[in-house]
Amino acid sequence: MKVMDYIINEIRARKMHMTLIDPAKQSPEEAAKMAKEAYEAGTGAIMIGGSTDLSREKVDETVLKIKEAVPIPIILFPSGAHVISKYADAIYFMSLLNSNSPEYLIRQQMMGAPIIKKLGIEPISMGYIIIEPGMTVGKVGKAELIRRDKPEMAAAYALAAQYFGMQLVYLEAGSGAPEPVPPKMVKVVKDWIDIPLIVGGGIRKAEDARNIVKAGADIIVTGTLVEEVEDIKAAVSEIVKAIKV
Ligand SMILES: CC(C)=CCC/C(C)=C/CC/C(C)=C/CC/C(C)=C/COP(=O)(O)OP(=O)(O)O
Ligand SMILES: O=P(O)(O)OC[C@@H](O)CO
Ligand SMILES: [Mg+2]
Repeated sequence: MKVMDYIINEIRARKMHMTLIDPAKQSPEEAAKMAKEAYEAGTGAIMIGGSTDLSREKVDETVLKIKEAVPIPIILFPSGAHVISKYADAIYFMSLLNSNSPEYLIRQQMMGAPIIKKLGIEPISMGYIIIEPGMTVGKVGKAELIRRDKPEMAAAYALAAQYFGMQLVYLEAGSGAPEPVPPKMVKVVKDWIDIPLIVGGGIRKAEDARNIVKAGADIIVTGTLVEEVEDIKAAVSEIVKAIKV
């Protein structure tokens, strides 16, 4: 089954949680252990990516180890065409819609497209929109950050993504953001679009996760959480339970 079909089936039944693992931050073995605990806690897919400091070799090794450890899809969340691993099940074929640089709007995608075709990875097109504070990825991606009090601006970008025929929209506050995307903004965006909505960045508390899915997010992503907590299974379980609304 295609990964996108799996995602659509999942979100038809329930809200979904995905775990982001940055291969730069630990060994492939440790990454696999983290993925396994998150899977056992109910995460629905593993996303692989980091905004800086990544090599294809490290991504390959990490994907391979995670693949041995969990049966759920492994989806690349690429910072550029240089990290495309042939071992992944799918790749978010994303454009950073509010970037000021053609590099992240279309150039990395132009360089990545032939690689993806050759390797036979499933591309899942996604409009990626970065909201304040944006953190590292906001800077690296040269994003003109969406103000937290301008939900209509985020919604307009999201609708543009839908009209481009993109399959998903991702609202990103930035990895490790002190506050996640405001639920009010999630609601306005969801009201404007018909395609599935992913929200990530700064989600640590079960309550925040619940408020974001209640506002209309179909999928929530946590990354930093699994890097920081001692008991990954307990922490992810709490989030997964909280989004059963
Ligand atoms: C589709 C292809 C081939 C490329 C897309 C290239 C684009 C648009 C990239 C967007 C900008 C960018 C640098 C995205 C990185 C996404 C990402 C993995 C962010 C967060 O990762 P973390 O590792 O948690 O970030 P930190 O390193 O900041 O913690
Ligand atoms: O690391 P956190 O803050 O959970 O963010 C996850 C993801 O949205 C980053 O791209
Ligand atoms: Mg991070």
